[in-house]
This record gives sequence, structure tokens and C-alpha cells, in this order.
Amino acid sequence: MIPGEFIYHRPSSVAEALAILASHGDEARPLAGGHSLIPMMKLRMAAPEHLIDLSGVADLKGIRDEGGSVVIGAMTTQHELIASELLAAKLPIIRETSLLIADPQIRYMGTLGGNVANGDPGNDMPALMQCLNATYLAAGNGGEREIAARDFYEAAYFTALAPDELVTAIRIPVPAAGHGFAYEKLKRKVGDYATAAAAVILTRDGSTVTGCSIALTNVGDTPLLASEAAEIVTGSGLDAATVDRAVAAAEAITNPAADGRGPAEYRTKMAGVMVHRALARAFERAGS
Ligand SMILES: Cc1cc2nc3c(=O)[nH]c(=O)nc-3n(C[C@H](O)[C@H](O)[C@H](O)COP(=O)(O)OP(=O)(O)OC[C@H]3O[C@@H](n4cnc5c(N)ncnc54)[C@H](O)[C@@H]3O)c2cc1C
Repeated sequence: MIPGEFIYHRPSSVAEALAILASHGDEARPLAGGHSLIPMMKLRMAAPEHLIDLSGVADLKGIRDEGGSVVIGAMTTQHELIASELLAAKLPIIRETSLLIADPQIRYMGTLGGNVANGDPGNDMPALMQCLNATYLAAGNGGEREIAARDFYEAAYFTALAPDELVTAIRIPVPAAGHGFAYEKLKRKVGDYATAAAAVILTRDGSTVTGCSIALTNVGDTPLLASEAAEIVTGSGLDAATVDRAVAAAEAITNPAADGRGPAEYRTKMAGVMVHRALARAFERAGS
């Protein structure tokens, strides 16, 4: 399958990229790693007349330590996330999640910005960013603004980003030292999107959970923040009855599609299983 014709642009700055976006409106699309957009173009489900390749914009690359938070440029690849010592030390769940995305070839090209901006409910990073309470930094012709990952996703492939805006970076608050974490993903085979997945960040004091955040991938039109489930486990000793209640609360917010990954009821149950496993692993990993 061959994409339709398009004009290729390769800006070297954010300002230049925004000017091209402004002059072509809906006919233009940013191109990051291309591993979501190019397949859509080959299927003719997307047919932009202008492709704005962001790979020459140096300002969109890199991972910065800002003390209480880490800022990751939108064009940072999944491979670079895996290789980062800073992330391994401060946000190890990002490495764990990245390693579960597709395969090495895709991770060499696929970017964090493209993964979160696409609005595909199957992508793993959006739920992780909601779990971590990340903020997306956006630049448009009207200026810059910040959008919480928890407010960004409106429906499948619909986000709060305006057509003339770019995600330039993602800011992630660093969880407390010694936090527990886990990203549990059920997939049919290596390289597949999640049947269901759950991200958990958790802190504990002795046997008591002192803080918890949970988010779900690919069991609704958007990533899902499981706030009630997280509240249920906070203050508990993660005993079996509490975990069962949290799992039920997480399952209750899902609304998965029935597809080749299974019927809706199965995917809802698997979301619960992923929450159960992620809670147990995060609790075990958390320093008390
Ligand atoms: C076989 C296969 C399996 C995959 N499996 C998984 C998986 O299991 N989990 C997963 O998370 N992903 C998976 N992916 C998707 C992969 O991770 C993509 O690379 C990623 O989702 C999109 O990133 P990209 O850099 O390739 O973006 P692109 O494909 O270049 O862009 C995606 C969309 O985002 C827009 N965009 C890109 N960058 C920006 C920006 N900075 N600002 C605003 N808009 C922007 C583009 O215009 C486009 O609409 C898979 C892909 C393939 C081909």
C-alpha cells in the first residue's frame, strides 16, 4: 500500500514548524517517528498534503533533570527512554513500560511525543503519563501552554491539542524516593498492543500504603485514571479484601471494544488482573 502524495517539510526550529502548520491548517500533520502516522497514510486513513518532519528540530530532543521533575523532549525515542540512566534512577516505570512497546525497530523510531499526541487508546504511554500526573508542554501560534495528561484525552484520536499546536515536551514530577512501581501488560504476542494494561505508582510506610496512583491502557476510548481504586488501597495494608474492592472499582470504569483481543467482558476482567498484579509488584518493590 502506498500513501497519497504529500509535500515534505523539514524545519529546524519549533518556530519554523509552527509557521508551516499555520500556513497549511488541517492539510498539514507533524511527523515524528512515523510508526503510527505512516501506516495510517498507507491505509489511506490519513492523507495529509503536507508532512512536517520534526526530526531536524534539536530543541525537541533530550531528557533534562529539573530537580523535582524530569522534562523529556517530544522527539525523544522510546529507545532513548530505555537507555536513560536518569530515568532508570528517578522514573524506572518509564523504562519498564517502554520495553513492552512493540519491538526494538519500532522503539528506535517511535517517540514519546508521537505516542502521547496520537490519542490512540492502544498506546501505552498515555495511561502511564496519567498515572505519573505528567504535564504536556504545547506550543502554538498563539503561544505556549501546559495541559495535564489527565485532561488531554477526549475520545479515541481526539485530544485537547489544537491543530496548529505541537507537543514540545513532557514534564513528569518525580515520585518519592523508594516508591514502588509496575506496568503490567497483557498482549497476545511480542509487538502487539495491550489486551489490557495497568500502571501503578505506590508509596508505603511499613505495611501501609501511603499513596497510590493507577491508570489503565486500551480498555476504553481513552486512557483511564482509576482514582477510586487508588483511593481504596491508600491507607490499607493491601489485604486481599481491599485489593478485590480496588480491582472491582478499576473494572467498573472500563468500556473496552470487542475485537481480535477478545470480547469486552474478557478485556475488562484482564484489566482487573493487570491491576491486581501491578499493585502486588509495586507494593513489593516499594521501600518502607
Ligand atoms: C507494529 C506496531 C506495534 C506497535 N505497538 C505499540 C504498543 O504496543 N504500544 C504503544 O504504545 N505503541 C505501539 N506502536 C506505536 C509506536 O509506539 C508509535 O511509534 C507511536 O505511538 C507514535 O510515535 P511516533 O513517533 O512514531 O509518531 P508518528 O507516527 O510520527 O505520529 C503519530 C501522531 O502524532 C502526531 N504527532 C507526532 N509528534 C507530535 C508532536 N510533537 N506534537 C503534536 N503531534 C505530534 C502526528 O501528526 C500523528 O498524528 C506500535 C506501532 C507499530 C507499527
